[in-house]
Amino acid sequence: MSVRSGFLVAIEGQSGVGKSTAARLVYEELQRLGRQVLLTRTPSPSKIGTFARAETFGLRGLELALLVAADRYHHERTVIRPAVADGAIVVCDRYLASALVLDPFDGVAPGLVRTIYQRLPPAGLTIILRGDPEMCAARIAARGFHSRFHSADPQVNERERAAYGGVVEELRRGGCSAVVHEVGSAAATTVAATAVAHILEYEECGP
Ligand SMILES: Nc1ncnc2c1ncn2[C@@H]1O[C@H](COP(=O)(O)OP(=O)(O)O)[C@@H](O)[C@H]1O
Ligand SMILES: Cc1cn([C@H]2C[C@H](O)[C@@H](COP(=O)(O)OP(=O)(O)O)O2)c(=O)[nH]c1=O
Repeated sequence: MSVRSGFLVAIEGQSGVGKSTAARLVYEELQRLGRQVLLTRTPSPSKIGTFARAETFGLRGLELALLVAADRYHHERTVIRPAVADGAIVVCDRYLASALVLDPFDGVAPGLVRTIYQRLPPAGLTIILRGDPEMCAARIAARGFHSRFHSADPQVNERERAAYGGVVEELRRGGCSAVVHEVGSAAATTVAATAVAHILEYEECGP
C-alpha cells in the first residue's frame, strides 16, 4: 500500500470554533505518532504576516487582502513547500479558505480574490471546523478581540459558518481534499482526534 509523505493540512473555520487549539493538539498527536510535523499559520509569523495581523484595524479591503495574500505566497514558498518536500506533514491554521471567506466580507469582489490566489498551491487536505455560532461568539467574547474580524455577534459568526460551507466544493474542484467537521460540544481533544483520523486516512491514500 502506498502512503503519502509530505503534505499540507489546512485547518479552517469560523472565528472561535477552535482552529488554533485543534491545530496545536493535532501537531502534538502527530508528533507522538512519530510523524515529522510542522505547525504554522497564515497570516504567518514572518514580518509581513505579523504586520498584517497587527493592522486589521488600520488596513481594510483590498489593501489588507493583498498583504495577507503576499504573506501566504511568501510563507508557502519559503516555509511550507520546503517542509513538505522534506517529508513533513505541515499543519496550517488558516489558509486559502480563510481568504475566500473573509476577503469578500471585507468588500473585495469574490472574483478578484480567486484571481489573487490563482497561483497559490492548494493544501492537500483542508479540514473545516463548524460550530454553533452562539458558542463560537461566546468564546470570542471570553477570549477577547485582537482583530477587526472578531465579533461577539452570533449573526456575524453564522455568516462565516455558512460561507465556509459554501467553499467546500470549490476547494475540491481545485484539487484539495476537503472535509467538514461539526464540532458540537466536543472537548478540544476529541475535535483534534477526529482531525488526526482524517489526516491519517488522507496519508494512507497516497501518493
Ligand atoms: N473544543 C473546545 N471546547 C471548549 N473550548 C474550546 C474548544 N476549542 C477551543 N476552545 C477555546 O475557545 C477559544 C477559541 O479557540 P481558538 O482555538 O482560539 O479558536 P479559533 O482559532 O478558531 O479562533 C479559546 O479560548 C479556546 O481555549
Ligand atoms: C483578509 C484576511 C484577514 N485575515 C485576518 C482574520 C483573522 O482575524 C486574522 C488572523 O488572526 P488570528 O489571530 O488567526 O484570528 P483567529 O483567532 O480568528 O484565528 O487575519 C485572514 O486570516 N485572512 C484574510 O484573508
